[in-house]
Amino acid sequence: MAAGADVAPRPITLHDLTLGYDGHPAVHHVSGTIAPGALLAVVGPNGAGKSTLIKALAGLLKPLGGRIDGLAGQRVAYLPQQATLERGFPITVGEFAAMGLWHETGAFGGLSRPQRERVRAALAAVGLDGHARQPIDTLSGGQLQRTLFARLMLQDAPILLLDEPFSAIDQRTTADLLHLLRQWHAAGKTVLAVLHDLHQVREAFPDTLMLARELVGWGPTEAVLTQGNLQRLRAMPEAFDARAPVCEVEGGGAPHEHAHAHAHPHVHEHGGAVAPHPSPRIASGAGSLPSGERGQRP
Ligand SMILES: Nc1ncnc2c1ncn2[C@@H]1O[C@H](COP(=O)(O)OP(=O)(O)OP(=O)(O)O)[C@@H](O)[C@H]1O
Repeated sequence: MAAGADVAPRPITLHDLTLGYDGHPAVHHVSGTIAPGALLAVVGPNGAGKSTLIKALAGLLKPLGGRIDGLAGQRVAYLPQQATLERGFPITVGEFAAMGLWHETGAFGGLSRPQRERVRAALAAVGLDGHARQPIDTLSGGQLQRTLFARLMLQDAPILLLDEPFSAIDQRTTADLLHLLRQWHAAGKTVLAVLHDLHQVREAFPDTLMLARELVGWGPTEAVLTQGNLQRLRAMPEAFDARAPVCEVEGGGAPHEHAHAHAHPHVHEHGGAVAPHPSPRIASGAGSLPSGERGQRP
């Protein structure tokens, strides 16, 4: 992580937290503590409320009920889903990454020589050495995600929240960025990431929070990603959207585990090749969760 005020994270406690939109709850009665320095995966089917929870932790959504303790006075860096980003503005990779220093410079402040060096080092750390002057609208999805990670790194916050950081990103970029997440965790930061690839979760995340509009499990990953919990989710896809598609069961298990299957068109890059995601399905292997089509948003 870049040099800077590296403040240790403190615990964050959720007390009977209910979250939602326009008074309608989307996530019910979640309680528990995010330990300082946790590396926590947030998993669950589509529409389970994962993004909603992350947004509340980022301070972007006020609870409908209950409360979050421990956030006040802690800086949080939040990486939204890439799909929500506006990449049309004329800005270079270096300028975009440097936005991560706004907490030091203000939005209109120039960069000192040491700050310019930190931007350069952050770009090198994400594998974008030599790309500082490239306009962001010319970047591939993987390069854009690397730029976003550089910005996140420069924010140098003790708490990092990432919403689907590896969806539609090639395997090489995923491996590199996952390595960075582990480094941030090793440096003592609290890291939460919404993930769909349960294989990735088992490999890299010591703790998992499983959400299905309510808490299904929260604790050590091997104690949460159990057959029983996964079966529980499969048994209740209708909980997420009354219009959820009928799901067929695939025989033989899933070679590549995914925490949900999308009912809508979805791309996954593997080794650079972009392939459309198969149609709605529930694989029978222990690594898949039910599909629930995302409800329409007003
Ligand atoms: N801005 C919004 N306004 C109204 N409802 C919303 C909004 N954002 C999400 N919702 C609803 O809240 C519920 C939870 O959505 P959320 O995006 O948190 O789920 P998720 O688990 O992140 O899903 P996915 O895996 O598909 O991203 C869904 O029913 C969704 O339609």
